[in-house]
Amino acid sequence: QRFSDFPLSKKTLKGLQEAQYRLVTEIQRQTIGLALQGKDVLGAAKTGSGKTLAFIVPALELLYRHQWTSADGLGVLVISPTRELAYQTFKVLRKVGRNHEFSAGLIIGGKDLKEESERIHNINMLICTPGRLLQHMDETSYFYASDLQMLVLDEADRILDMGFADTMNAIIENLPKKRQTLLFSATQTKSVKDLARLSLKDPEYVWVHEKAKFSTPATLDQNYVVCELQQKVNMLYSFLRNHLKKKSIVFFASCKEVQYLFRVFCKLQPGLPVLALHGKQHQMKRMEVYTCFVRKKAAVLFATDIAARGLDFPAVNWVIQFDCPEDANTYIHRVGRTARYKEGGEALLLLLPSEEKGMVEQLSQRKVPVSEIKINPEKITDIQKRMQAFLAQDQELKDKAQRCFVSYLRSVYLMKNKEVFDVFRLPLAEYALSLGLAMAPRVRFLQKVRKQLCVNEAADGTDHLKQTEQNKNTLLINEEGVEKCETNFSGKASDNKTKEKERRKETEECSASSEGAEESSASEDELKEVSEEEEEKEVPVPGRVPNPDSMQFFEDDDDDDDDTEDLDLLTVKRRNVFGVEAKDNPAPVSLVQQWPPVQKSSLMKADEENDASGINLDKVKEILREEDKFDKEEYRKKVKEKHRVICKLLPYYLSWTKAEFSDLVTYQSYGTQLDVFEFRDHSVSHCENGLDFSG
Ligand SMILES: Nc1ncnc2c1ncn2[C@@H]1O[C@H](COP(=O)(O)OP(=O)(O)OP(=O)(O)O)[C@@H](O)[C@H]1O
Repeated sequence: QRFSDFPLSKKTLKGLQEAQYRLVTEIQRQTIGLALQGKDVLGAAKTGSGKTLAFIVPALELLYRHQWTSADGLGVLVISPTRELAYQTFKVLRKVGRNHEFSAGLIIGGKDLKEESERIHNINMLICTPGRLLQHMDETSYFYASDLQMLVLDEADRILDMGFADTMNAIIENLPKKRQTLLFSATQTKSVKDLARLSLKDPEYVWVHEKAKFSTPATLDQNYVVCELQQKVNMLYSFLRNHLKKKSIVFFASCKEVQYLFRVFCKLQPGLPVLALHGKQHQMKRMEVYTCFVRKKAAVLFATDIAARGLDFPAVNWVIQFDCPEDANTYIHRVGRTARYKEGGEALLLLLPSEEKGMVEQLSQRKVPVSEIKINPEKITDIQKRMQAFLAQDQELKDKAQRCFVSYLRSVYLMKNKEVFDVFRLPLAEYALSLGLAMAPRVRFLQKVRKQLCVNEAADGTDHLKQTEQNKNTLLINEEGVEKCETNFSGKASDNKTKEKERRKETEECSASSEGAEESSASEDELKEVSEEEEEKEVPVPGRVPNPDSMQFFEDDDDDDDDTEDLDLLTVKRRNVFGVEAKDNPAPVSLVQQWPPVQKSSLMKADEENDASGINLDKVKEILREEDKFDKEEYRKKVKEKHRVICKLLPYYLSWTKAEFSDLVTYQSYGTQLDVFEFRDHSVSHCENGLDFSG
């Protein structure tokens, strides 16, 4: 079925055609018709199946049919869990809706609330993150949603996982009852159903892959390897050395692991570009990394779960889960970054022996077809000595390694599922060595927990105690910053709420990734991270280099490992994961270039800025600068006009309160900071907040 088979307006069809969208995907086929009839829809479909267009098309049509104008205010509200996803959705909306006259805005925090408030009343289609939206509902007097026609909850499962359930309830209470609601999710959880009960009326359930044998794309090849904790870094290095022409994302449990291993891998020079994406980076840096990775044909991105959901990176060949995901849903979202829209992809999960049983069971219950593969340990390159040498010369890197160590343990400790995650079964001394540390840092929270266990679980906690005893001699060096983890560990999930909070903090997905309100009051830690970011400039890695085409990342790798000479060295029993290039893909480059097959050729010719595969920051900046110039002039005129009025009203000033007067001053100063841009070429206006392109 084609988009043109639906009764769509010419303007929408033209936008779709211009963006090279012609044939509908299954979720689009099943939901667009229902949504056009005005029904509430709960849509669930696998990752990468095209859910974004499934709500953008009906949203545009709804306003078109109501002959909505800018004077009618907010007509469509789309709530996305993260800034990145909101921005990505906004890009698709701009592309497909370019022939309509509605205004569209992106409200994702990171800037002054008041600046946003001044623009919000002009917007017809608003894409936002939940916390910031609620803040506007509470504090912005111009924010009216009383005529809202459609509410879209995108990635509802992720919104709820990030702890926004209460925020969502409060938002929904503030919205008119008479509206259409579309809710999309890649996974069906109980909390998504609860949210659906609250926000949808007699919904049509569209669960595209409900009867499917598997809950992940058929084109995704999924395997897992059981390996000891101390072998994981070696394993990753060996993997990368054998996939120099591939694009991979490696998921880690915590931000500090990403930071350390990113640094150390840059030094190790595996032979392909290494990038890092995590929530402690500034928004602008995150956008740069995103764009850089999108443009690369071969690269590896080290990431936390910030990159796990919704983000549409093109042509990713491999998803490696370096650390075991929290649960099967997280697994599904992570692997969903590859094998998108009919493309193929490979996923490799590294599991510790203690994690294997519980995780594999969970995956099979969720209909995830994952098979074990064995890797010959003798064929793995040992990089421990090289890492030790780096750390011996670089105190800062050593500090990072120590933080990485503690951070990983804390992430394991804070995981809910104690059958899979057991911090006491980890070989701490060996793990420390594998990171290049001479000995394991002292981990205070583990010491406290151990003490607590001695007191509380003398009777039934013998297993844990034994394990703890084994690890006792490895808890040596002091490590700050972990005392916050309280000691009420019981070996079960009794204190889930506190741990959940801690865990969220640890993976820094929630606050750092979404909500500007929290970002504006940056903690000391965050500030430190930022300064660390600055220092990273010195490392010859892609982070801050604006033109990816001019970048060469370790292409001249001449380290003495000769493991690229024979890609078949790393032979596995069932199949050859590490030698896949030599065997499976005689022309790996063309595989990368195929994506997306229909769009590629014409997009090459088209305006690069409209490329579905990424954001051309340079071009965006240029456009924004030009438009900013124009808007500033317009605004200055307005300010002049305002002055004229003020002069007339001067006599009344004397009776003003101090607050009113300071409001006036602030208002005038906005003349130089205006951030609303009219996209005059296609009549869609853009209220850009949070992504500071001017820098
Ligand atoms: N009808 C279509 N024709 C061609 N390409 C499409 C079509 N629909 C979607 N795509 C492409 O498929 C990719 C995945 O789409 P989208 O991001 O909407 O998936 P999703 O279901 O939201 O995934 P996730 O659950 O991971 O967020 C995008 O690159 C998009 O451009």
